Amino acid sequence: MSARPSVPEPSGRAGDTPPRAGAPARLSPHALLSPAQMAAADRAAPAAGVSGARLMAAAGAAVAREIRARWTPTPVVVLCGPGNNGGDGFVVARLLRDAGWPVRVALWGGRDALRADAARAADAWSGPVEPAGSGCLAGAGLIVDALLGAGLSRAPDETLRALIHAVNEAGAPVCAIDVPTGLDGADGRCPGAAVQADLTVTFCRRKPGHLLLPGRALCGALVCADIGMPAAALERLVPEVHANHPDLWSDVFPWPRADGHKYRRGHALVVGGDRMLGASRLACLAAARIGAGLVTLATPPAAWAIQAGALTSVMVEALPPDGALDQTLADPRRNALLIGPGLGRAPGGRGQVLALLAAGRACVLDADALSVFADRPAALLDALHGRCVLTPHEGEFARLFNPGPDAAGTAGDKRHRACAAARRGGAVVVLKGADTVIAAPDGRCVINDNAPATLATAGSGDVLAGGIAGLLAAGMPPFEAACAAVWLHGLAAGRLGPGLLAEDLPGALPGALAALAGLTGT
Ligand SMILES: NC(=O)C1=CN([C@@H]2O[C@H](COP(=O)(O)OP(=O)(O)OC[C@H]3O[C@@H](n4cnc5c(N)ncnc54)[C@H](OP(=O)(O)O)[C@@H]3O)[C@@H](O)[C@H]2O)[C@@H](O)CC1
Ligand SMILES: [K+]
Repeated sequence: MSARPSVPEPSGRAGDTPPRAGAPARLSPHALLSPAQMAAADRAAPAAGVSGARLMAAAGAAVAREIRARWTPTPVVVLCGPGNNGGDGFVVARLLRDAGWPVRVALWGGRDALRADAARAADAWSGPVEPAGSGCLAGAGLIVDALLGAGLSRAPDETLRALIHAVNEAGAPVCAIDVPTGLDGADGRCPGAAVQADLTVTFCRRKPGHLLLPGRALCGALVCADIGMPAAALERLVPEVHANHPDLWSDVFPWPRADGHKYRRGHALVVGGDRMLGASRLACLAAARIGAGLVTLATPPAAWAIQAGALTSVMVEALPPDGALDQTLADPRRNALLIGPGLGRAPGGRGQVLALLAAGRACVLDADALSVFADRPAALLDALHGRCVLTPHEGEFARLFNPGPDAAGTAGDKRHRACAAARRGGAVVVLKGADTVIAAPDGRCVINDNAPATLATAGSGDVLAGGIAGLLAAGMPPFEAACAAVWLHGLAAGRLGPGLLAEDLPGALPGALAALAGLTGT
């Protein structure tokens, strides 16, 4: 077998071309469509001049092409289900056999259940069709999962679960068509059991379930193939969520201007605590590296000497013993505020958070700045305003948004929980994780997919919070600043590779910024 699939590569390219006069607007390549939206596009395609059969032929051809690009000929078992996903499987089987691969087809369900395009694709397969069961996988060098597509209508029943387990235990690589069977393309969840794929080939646009965990991990490498879906079939779709990409925010990225001045690039104020001093330093360095013109760390007097000795370009000032912030906030040029990294749970923390919020400036709340409100979330949520960004991980999120039966973020998948929380707080919510979701109170939502596993390390959240504060200081709007900082954070980590420590990240930001500049032609 040749090299295994490795790099996820959505087919969408950066930079949409503007539509010609009279032509339908082009849906962003970063739009994530729900299975229901994709099905609507499917239904609309014939009226726009592209038949379902043509789409199925293109889908099957794309899957066969991706398989042949990754594996050398090997005995293939194509598992086909009762719908159009199964129809795609029959097309793949025919194309691989025509290319000289040994191919067997196993059908889950009766031949009579196949309808329309899927039935015609099955008719075009002239080889034998076995019943799908664990026995049919013997000798497979590659399994093609064409059992179910993205619109999982219910949890797999016992027989399907047994088949899924057999696929996962067969020891052969798996190429899933559209989604690994059992994964819900809408939300990345798998109620029951799901195929673990090495490669997933989806069509037209990705779905949220391809990016959200556990779905992302089940897909293996992800390819989104262009199958010639007509733009007119997509024009009525309003995507609710996008994959994070500079196309979404590069137009407001605050690159330093030739006629610039450090105060024009903003002044980030980080309020630190007297424990975990490194956390606030990481945040300060990230804020400075990502674009703030000045950064000040306001610190309890006991920590001043240590912090001042450890920082050079970042200014360090001592707060009064009671932690009052009026003096440090007196300078209105301190236009972006951050509190949380290294704050600790000391009693004065709540008052400091509320004082920063009362200043009405752009403000990032992270870590303990959120947790100190665990017993009275409403006191925080009611004080938030539209220029706030909250950066909870799942634990901090649960403490704020899940404390009671009428809580904002209790139910649903990660995307819906983040969106509900952003609406409740009237602020941007960055719900962190390997599949970070960024949600705005106006309903915009982005899922990030460039974070390597190495980012799960102490201090990386402090760097992210500082990065967002730095971009806010430099003038970026809150939602875009959050998306950009999350993306740069992931890129910087990816460039560092294994062995990453959080203290490496601020130093890796210039390289990530240079890559961003190259990508956006800045
Ligand atoms: N979009 C595009 O651009 C293109 C899409 N194409 C392809 O079409 C695929 C979507 O096709 P599709 O709508 O027929 O869905 P698919 O999953 O094959 O079958 C549905 C059947 O499964 C059943 N079923 C569901 N859950 C079940 C469960 N848990 N356990 C048991 N059964 C379950 C469900 O049963 P029901 O709920 O109706 O009882 C129904 O009978 C898509 O994934 C892609 O591969 C390309 O061909 C062309 C371009
Ligand atoms: K599938």
